[in-house]
Amino acid sequence: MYFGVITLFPEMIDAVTKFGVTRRACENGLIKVDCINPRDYTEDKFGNVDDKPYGGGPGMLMQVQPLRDALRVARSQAPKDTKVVCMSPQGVQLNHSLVTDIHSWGSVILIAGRYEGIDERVLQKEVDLEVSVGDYVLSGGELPAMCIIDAVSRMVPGVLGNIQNAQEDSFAQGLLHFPQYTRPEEIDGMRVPEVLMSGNHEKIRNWRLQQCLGRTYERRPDLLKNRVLTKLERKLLDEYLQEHDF
Ligand SMILES: c1cc(-c2cnc[nH]2)ccn1
Repeated sequence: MYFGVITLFPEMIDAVTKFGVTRRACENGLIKVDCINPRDYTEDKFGNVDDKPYGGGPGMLMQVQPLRDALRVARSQAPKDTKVVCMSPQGVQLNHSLVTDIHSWGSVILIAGRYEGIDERVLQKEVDLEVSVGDYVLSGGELPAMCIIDAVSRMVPGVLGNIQNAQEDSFAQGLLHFPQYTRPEEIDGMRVPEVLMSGNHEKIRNWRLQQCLGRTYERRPDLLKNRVLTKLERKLLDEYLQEHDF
């Protein structure tokens, strides 16, 4: 999987290339992350990449020319026809389905804007998709870009090793994850649920599915709205709701 990142702060991207499973993925050649800095492509002798917004208003905007030229370099380094995604609060919400789509592309160029945003003409002419990681404004697009790099990389075969993370399974099913416990069995008067120490794998599987369904019902009912429950799922959820006095 190829990631090209257009960013004024390439050092920030070290957070994914120099730590954890994504670092190992880079070292193993399973993913490649290239950073291209628009400041290296300014035609302005002062190295400016931003300017005031027409029509007035606070802050500065990233100008077309440095971004367009940085994108040209990024495209030259990326596989042919790599899609361009701009990280933006005006974008579509990132979710498991979109992460899966981006993984299926095999490569992506991510624009991590700074300042108050980027000139609309870049979005019109160069960008295939705007993506948001939530309804809030950040100081730049680098953290959202790294969310995409991390989430998409985890889908690349070999990145998670041969232990498929159950976290993936639950979100793949459109449910929140079940609660997890590790040693000790009891701490501060709180015990691990007995079923998890029963050794009964069917009971454990059903308990976990019930917890996924119950938690999703409580915290993200929107995820259940369009979900057709199986008979077992309906039974488990009804039990959960009774036990929790819903
Ligand atoms: C994606 C990008 C952003 C963002 C980019 N620049 C300021 N905020 C916020 C949320 N999701």
